[in-house]
Amino acid sequence: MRHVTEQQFGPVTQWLAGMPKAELHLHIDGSLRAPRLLQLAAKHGVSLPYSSVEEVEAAYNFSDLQSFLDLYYLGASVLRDADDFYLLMKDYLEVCRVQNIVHCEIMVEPQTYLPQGVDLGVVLEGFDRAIAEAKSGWGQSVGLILSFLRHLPEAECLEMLTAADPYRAHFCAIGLASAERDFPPANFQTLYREAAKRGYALTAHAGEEGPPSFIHDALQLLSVARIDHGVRAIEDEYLLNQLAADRLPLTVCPLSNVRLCVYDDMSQHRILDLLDRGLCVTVNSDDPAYFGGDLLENFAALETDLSMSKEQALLLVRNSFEAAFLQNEEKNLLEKQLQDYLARNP
Ligand SMILES: Nc1ncnc2[nH]cnc12
Ligand SMILES: [Zn+2]
Repeated sequence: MRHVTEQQFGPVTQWLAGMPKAELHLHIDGSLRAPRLLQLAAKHGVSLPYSSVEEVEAAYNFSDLQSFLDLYYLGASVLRDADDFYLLMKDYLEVCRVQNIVHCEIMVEPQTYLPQGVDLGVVLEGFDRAIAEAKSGWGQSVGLILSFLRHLPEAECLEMLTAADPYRAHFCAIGLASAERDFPPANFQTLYREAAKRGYALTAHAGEEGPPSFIHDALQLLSVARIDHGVRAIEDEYLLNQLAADRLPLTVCPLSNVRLCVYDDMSQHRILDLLDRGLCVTVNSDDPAYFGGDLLENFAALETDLSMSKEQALLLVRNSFEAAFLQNEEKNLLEKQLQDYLARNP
């Protein structure tokens, strides 16, 4: 697997490297890298079909979303105790520190751990420890998104929503992930109504593999304030105009879209067209351990393959501040950090 190093970055990405940024679409299980995966599998005696980092990474060759999800859930099955979740979160927050991702919103999927008998309290105990260290260590800002698995029945999602009630303060929002095509937003209307009653902000994956009508339905039936992916909006002119007029954010994940064959290659990606049409699109890494790059590598791909300009890059960063599930005062602080950086690095 190729990891772009800083020396290989073009001038726009080098400028972005030190810039304060936000990442809004990151599955914490998707940040579990091969060495940590193998370490935890050995610790818990979980047998996996690979025994070296090279073998793990050779398996990351996907034909669609489902072929990825099969490996993703297998990988997450090695996470068993609070120390594992601590290490998982610590590893990702270290990436935030190195890449100047000053604010991140992280999807946590507790239903993934239920087959292993792991309770949400154990998960959050580990995450809390890592987040507290990053906050006190370098002022990291973190939001957690309680993300549901749409291949499971809505009744099970509702049970998890209730089980999460004692931990309500840990989460800023709910989300909806996993296999999209056969599991439309319409199936989850009660879940979203119940989450809204509890005061969660609302987001959902839509229009990644699923049709533009799923984006429309996530907006109309689930009342989401943000769409994860949403790239297939490009197929529906009316929807595009609506998303632009409402500044309804899309958390786009370029490397993910290529690795999961939504696009044949990065030159086909339409993110900059969406940006130029006035949509509030943002750049994110989705599952960086599986898709060959963190946030900065996603920006680097846009520079290399789509000739992203400095102006476009800055707009993408500002969009992520606008789209964050933060109070206005917190967004103003992010903008202030950005202004300070731009004064030093015009
Ligand atoms: N790209 C993706 N789409 C849907 N569910 C996911 N879970 C982790 N990554 C995902
Ligand atoms: Zn995702």
